Amino acid sequence: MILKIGGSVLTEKDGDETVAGVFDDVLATVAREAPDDLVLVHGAGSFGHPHAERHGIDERTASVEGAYETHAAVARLNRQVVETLNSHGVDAVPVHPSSCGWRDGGTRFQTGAVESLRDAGFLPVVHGDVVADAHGGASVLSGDELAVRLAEEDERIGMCTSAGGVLNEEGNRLGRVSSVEELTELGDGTDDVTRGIRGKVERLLSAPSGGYVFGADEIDAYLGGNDVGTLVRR
Ligand SMILES: Nc1ncnc2c1ncn2[C@@H]1O[C@H](COP(=O)(O)OP(=O)(O)OP(=O)(O)O)[C@@H](O)[C@H]1O
Ligand SMILES: C=C(C)CCOP(=O)(O)O
Repeated sequence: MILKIGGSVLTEKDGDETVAGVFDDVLATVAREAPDDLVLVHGAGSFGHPHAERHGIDERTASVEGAYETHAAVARLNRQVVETLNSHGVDAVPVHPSSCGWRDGGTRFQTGAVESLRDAGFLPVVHGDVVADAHGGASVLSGDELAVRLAEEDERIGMCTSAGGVLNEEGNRLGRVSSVEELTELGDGTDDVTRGIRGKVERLLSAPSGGYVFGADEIDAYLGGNDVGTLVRR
């Protein structure tokens, strides 16, 4: 099972490398409810996006300048995530995509470390990161893309965000989204370098079985195998 917890949940996105007030509670829930086959992915929030934006690095634009600075910031968040999970009794281990992912026209990611850790009883904790580009420099690889790539056939994918789902123009949560065209003005924002909710929906639509978008208070239900939030599926 794949769970991606967004930076909008774990951090104050407007702050400067600040974890959110719910940080400990959310990770305590994950530690308590995690099934044996869980892979946890987290986003960058206020740890990665400000650095990436300042240096003009996104999913398509590669740059050497700022690559390490951006990676180091997300790695600081990852360390806090892993240490908090372990303080709640889980054997969590970090996996940094900068060391096992790259781009060469397409996105490549060696899944061996994640699979071996999971099989050995650890909880692998992967994150949105900066990866090398074979054409030069480094670009951003989002946690959303990683979550979809790491899922094996028919594996459940869940993405937890502060909005609690995909919302319509009135701010009400949609039960299902089957195409990007269904996104309203609200979801049209290019509010960060990985294109916010639009990027997330596009990623989930690329997964054969789709996935769920839901809120932090539904993590336990998702981990328990229930249908939660917005189902995003072609
Ligand atoms: N129509 C919409 N439905 C849901 N969320 C929306 C919509 N329009 C804008 N948003 C914003 O998009 C956010 C989700 O995208 P974003 O990429 O910022 O989240 P994230 O994955 O938690 O962050 P990160 O990229 O740091 O991991 C929501 O928290 C919400 O504020
Ligand atoms: C900005 C960086 C380094 C990673 C972005 O990953 P995301 O927060 O999952 O979109």
